[in-house]
Amino acid sequence: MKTFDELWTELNDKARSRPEGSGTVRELDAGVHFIGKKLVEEAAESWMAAEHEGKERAAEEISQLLYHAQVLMLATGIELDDVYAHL
Ligand SMILES: N=c1c2ncn([C@@H]3O[C@H](COP(=O)(O)OP(=O)(O)OP(=O)(O)O)[C@@H](O)[C@H]3O)c2ncn1[C@@H]1O[C@H](COP(=O)(O)O)[C@@H](O)[C@H]1O
Repeated sequence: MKTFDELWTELNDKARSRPEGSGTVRELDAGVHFIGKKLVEEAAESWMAAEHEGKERAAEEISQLLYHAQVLMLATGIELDDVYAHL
C-alpha cells in the first residue's frame, strides 16, 4: 500500500532514472496522446465498476485512474501545487 504523495515521489524518481522495465517510462515515451487515452479508459472503467462491480473493484480502477493522472502530470510538467491551486 502507498499514498498518493508516495506514488508521486516514486514516479518522479522513475521518470528521472528511467529504470529498465518501468511501465511509467514506457508510457512517458509513448506521449501525452497515449497517456490521455489511458486516463479516459480508466475513468470509464471506474464508472462501470462503481455502477456494476462493487466497492472493491471500483477502488482498484480508481487507483489506476489516479496513477494515470499522475503520469499525465509528469508528461506535461504539471506539479502537485499547480493542481492544488485549483482545489
Ligand atoms: N499504480 C500503478 C498502476 N496502476 C495502473 N498501472 C498501469 O495501468 C495498466 C492498467 O491496467 P488495466 O487492467 O486497466 O489494463 P490491462 O488490460 O491489464 O493493461 P493494458 O493493456 O491496458 O496496458 C496496468 O497494466 C499498468 O500498466 C500502473 N502501473 C504502475 N503503478 C505503480 O507505479 C509504480 C511504478 O511502476 P513502474 O513504472 O512500472 O515501475 C509502482 O509502484 C507501481 O505499483
